[in-house]
Amino acid sequence: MSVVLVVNSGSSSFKYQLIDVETEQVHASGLIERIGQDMGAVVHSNADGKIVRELPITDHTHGFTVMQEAFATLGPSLELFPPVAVGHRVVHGGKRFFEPTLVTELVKINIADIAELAPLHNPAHLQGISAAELAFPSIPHVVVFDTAFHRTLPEAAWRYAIDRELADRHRLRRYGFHGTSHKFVSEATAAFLGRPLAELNQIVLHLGNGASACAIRGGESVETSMGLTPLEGLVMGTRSGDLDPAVLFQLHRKTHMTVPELDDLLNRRSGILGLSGDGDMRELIAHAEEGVPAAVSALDVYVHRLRAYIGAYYAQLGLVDTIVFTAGVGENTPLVRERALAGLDRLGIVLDPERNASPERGARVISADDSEVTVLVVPTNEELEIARQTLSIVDPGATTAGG
Ligand SMILES: Nc1ncnc2c1ncn2[C@@H]1O[C@H](COP(=O)(O)OP(=O)(O)O)[C@@H](O)[C@H]1O
Ligand SMILES: CC(=O)OP(=O)(O)O
Ligand SMILES: [Mg+2]
Repeated sequence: MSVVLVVNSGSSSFKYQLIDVETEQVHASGLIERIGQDMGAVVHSNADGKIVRELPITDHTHGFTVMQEAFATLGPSLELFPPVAVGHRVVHGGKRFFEPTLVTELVKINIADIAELAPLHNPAHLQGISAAELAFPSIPHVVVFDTAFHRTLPEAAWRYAIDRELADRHRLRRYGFHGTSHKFVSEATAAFLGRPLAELNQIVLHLGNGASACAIRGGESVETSMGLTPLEGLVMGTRSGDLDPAVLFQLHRKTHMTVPELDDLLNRRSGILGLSGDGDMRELIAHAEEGVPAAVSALDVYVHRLRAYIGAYYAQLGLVDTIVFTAGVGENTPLVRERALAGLDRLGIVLDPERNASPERGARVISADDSEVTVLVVPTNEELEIARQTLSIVDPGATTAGG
């Protein structure tokens, strides 16, 4: 059997998918949310339908019981499709974890040790892992890290230009995130084009709520826009991305905001939300099209930063074969893609307006036939990648459709 339960847990919610890695079929997927609040909710879907239920969910352990009940109610039965392992997304692996790893007590202690570098993500993952272990005590649990794919970053890319000794003592460096997505999408792009991954120089733009760019040479990450934490780089839904660190000193001097308040400001109340009130790209574009000045400006800032990164990564790679858009915004927003690449024909980048505007789903080329750089939209599938990597260590002999 090659069925894996994939879990992506946050502090008050978790998402799950039951995936057959061999056939790439998703047997069921769902979301448990508002854990610990007065009223929680479960949404569970399979090929036959969907259930939505509201009920108080006390903690993650209770959440897994609710999930198991949803499987029992709507199906499929976990007895008929028993997962051979649970694969957990973990955002930060620090310098310790570069491979999918079997969960042990020591591994959990190490993830907790790195938690200070990913306060939004790692503590929540640990809650999810412990609860899942109670719910599925007899199968292995595996952690797959967002940082792992960026193990190949050269020192020039990962090192911050600050006091070397201080930086090394406190593990202050750029780690990079969304690696599971950048790996999946760059491999899927090579497969789609029928070209060897080893020969391609790619720029992958993962534009979701969190957003990051990655320069990939021959399948290896050589530069990426997120840093010590998933805050650096592009403008995101609620995160600022790059800014002069002196903004923080000045805010502290002027408003006496504390470190937790500044953290909240930059991670949760900035980005397109902070600029316009719209954290969701669909709403931002609707308001920009109506001419709401803050929305127009927010979209300008978003696109301006994106273009700057594309230019920078073009220069880092020297020669670019593909530019690939992925995740919620990247896959669904022709306007952002068009504005990100407009007027770059001297760099060999020419979009085909009709291909770009097409609502088609699935991997597709959106550049013109005479564009030297092939521009594509390739849907990401982090859950499938986590399931593959999980199976690869619990059953190294298993075959998978994607490699
Ligand atoms: N059809 C769509 N058109 C425009 N934007 C979309 C569409 N679907 C999703 N998005 C945008 O994608 C973003 C969420 O991306 P997603 O990859 O789902 O996020 P997450 O990082 O939470 O996984 C939101 O800004 C949302 O507005
Ligand atoms: C690392 C990160 O930013 O993840 P997400 O996009 O899921 O928030
Ligand atoms: Mg995502």
